[in-house]
Amino acid sequence: MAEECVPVIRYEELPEGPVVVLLDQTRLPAEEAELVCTDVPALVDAICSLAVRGAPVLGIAGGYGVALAAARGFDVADAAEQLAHARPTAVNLAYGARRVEAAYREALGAGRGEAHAAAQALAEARALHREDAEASDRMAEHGSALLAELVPGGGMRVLTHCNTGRLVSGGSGTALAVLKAVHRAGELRRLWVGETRPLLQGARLTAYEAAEEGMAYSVLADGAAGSLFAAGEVDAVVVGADRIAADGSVANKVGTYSLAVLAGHHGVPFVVVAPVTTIDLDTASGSEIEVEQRAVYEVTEGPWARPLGPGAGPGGGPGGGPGLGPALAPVGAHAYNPAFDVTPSALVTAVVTDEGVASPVTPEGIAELCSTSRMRASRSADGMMKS
Ligand SMILES: CSC[C@@H](O)[C@@H](O)C(=O)COP(=O)(O)O
Repeated sequence: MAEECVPVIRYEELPEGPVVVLLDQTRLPAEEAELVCTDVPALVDAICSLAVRGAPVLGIAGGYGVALAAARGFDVADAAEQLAHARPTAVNLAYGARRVEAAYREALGAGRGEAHAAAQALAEARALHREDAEASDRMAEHGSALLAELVPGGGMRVLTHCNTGRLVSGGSGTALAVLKAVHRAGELRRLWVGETRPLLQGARLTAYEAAEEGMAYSVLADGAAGSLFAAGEVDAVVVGADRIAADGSVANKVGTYSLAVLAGHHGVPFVVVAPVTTIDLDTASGSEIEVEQRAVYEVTEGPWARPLGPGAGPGGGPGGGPGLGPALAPVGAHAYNPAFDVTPSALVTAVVTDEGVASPVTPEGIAELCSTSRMRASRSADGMMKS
């Protein structure tokens, strides 16, 4: 099914020069429009406005962005820096940018010139893209096997949050890839899709992917989750992650922590699915994870709003005006708009990755997931994870 879809991201070498082409996720589900980025500032804008979003594909975007800078003769170190810092929470973004920058620098150091180094940078970005697609398949395999154990008898009703499918990945995704596998095995009775205020990645994007897959799904307002648990309608919660700290704390889309508390209270398994590239062993604990604070107008005007002028960007002033969206709150209303929250490992039943499963979620289990040869190889470049 995904084969017929507009690709989420691609690098193209056009006669007029290379470009990074994105499926513009701000316009979904209404239309499948593409956004063509010819330079790094355009790609950084696309990342900040969430035209491309979700941890794994942000890593791919970071990698292609550095390759684009190299191919167009821009300052590669500056490009990697801009991309790595475009958004702070999803560790994959810095990982992708730094990994491709390291490949470029290594090739340049070998003395075969700029063109060769640019070609090596692109090859590394393409490898990252391919590896991410393969990781989706392995997560789907590990995660669906785990769910079959956690929810015996099949016919499961699973609640998810935000969007974690093909739109966040080089392949079929993370948490939603697992749920697509469960669906294809005929074991998914209902997918509960949290709308995910304020930008509605659940209602706009997960529902769009669930419809593509022919899954039985229902969108619910975030505030309705509690009564859904109370009614006994949730057999498992399966979500993604933007960064997993060494202690197993999970940063994910805001609202995830509330779902974990509800799951714990109701004795429902709470499963996190992410590639090992989302684990950040350099971040010791959840309290060290930087949580992105976004513009007030996203809450006061909603996802239809567009940034316009000073104060409209992340951390901007009172809303009800700058984004040109319908008023959801009085003009001048203040808002609290963290993009993510952090769930402690004690509330997480299992972390599923492409390298296996950690359950219970302990620092040792998390370290073990990262100890494979693939991880050692992909993280060998100096200083790649830290900018
Ligand atoms: C697969 S990334 C983890 C997701 O659950 C979610 O937090 C996410 O998509 C990231 O949020 P976004 O702000 O849309 O980039």
